[in-house]
Amino acid sequence: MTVLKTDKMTMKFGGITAVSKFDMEIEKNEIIGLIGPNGAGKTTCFNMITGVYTPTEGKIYFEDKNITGMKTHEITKLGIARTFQNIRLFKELSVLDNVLIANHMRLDSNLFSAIIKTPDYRNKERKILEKSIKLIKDVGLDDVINEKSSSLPYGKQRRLEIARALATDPKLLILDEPAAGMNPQESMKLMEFITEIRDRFNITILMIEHHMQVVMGVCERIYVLDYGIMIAEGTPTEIQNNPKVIEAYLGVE
Ligand SMILES: Nc1ncnc2c1ncn2[C@@H]1O[C@H](COP(=O)(O)OP(=O)(O)OP(=O)(O)O)[C@@H](O)[C@H]1O
Repeated sequence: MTVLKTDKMTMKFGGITAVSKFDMEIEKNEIIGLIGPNGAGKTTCFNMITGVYTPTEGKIYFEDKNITGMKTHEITKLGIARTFQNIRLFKELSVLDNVLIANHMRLDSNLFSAIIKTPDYRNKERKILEKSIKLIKDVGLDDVINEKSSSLPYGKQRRLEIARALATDPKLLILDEPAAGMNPQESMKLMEFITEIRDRFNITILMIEHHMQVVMGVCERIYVLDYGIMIAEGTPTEIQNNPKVIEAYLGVE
């Protein structure tokens, strides 16, 4: 089953074409990498898929539904969640509170029931607490559940960010440079972790990553962008041996 499909997805900023007629198709449960030199258009793709930008041309389909131009919160509700290149946590709050807040965004209640704390509201709150604790266990942060998020090592902060994204019950999880700032040991653990959450949550994963060992180690297929144009698509081995890819990377070094 196709989870995400882009059809000639294009984004122009004035005279700059950041992404040009990009066709991508992702099947359920795949782990897909999106790579390319700096400024290649990767983040712009994520911003179009998650509704931050409306493509200037082309279409985006999520589970066969045309989501082109839909608002970010509508897209989240349909089942696409993302993390960001720069970690966005509530730094002063605990691990648990960070996940609780992400879960609360899904709490479907009105102001009246929240103020009065009706039995129905209390019941929903209890369920959210249970779900948050389970999620924290699932991402392996139960030993730091009450720690302030800013006190965690980088690798754990990334896990927490992923837990927050998972709180929205996504079908497609989009990760923007999950290995950024990690030491080699943390990167290795991250690779296992990404495969683990794909299996445990039965989701599909699309990630931007500059860390080649991570990309090649965890992704089943990879798309390569250069100056907004897709120059290659294939398995890690195919991509590593593709002359266009080698040239694009060597050309910027
Ligand atoms: N809001 C914007 N307004 C104008 N130009 C933009 C905007 N966002 C991105 N661009 C331009 O679009 C091009 C692609 O940028 P983008 O951030 O998508 O690349 P990237 O592949 O994610 O790069 P990096 O790996 O450095 O994060 C760049 O030339 C960038 O300057």
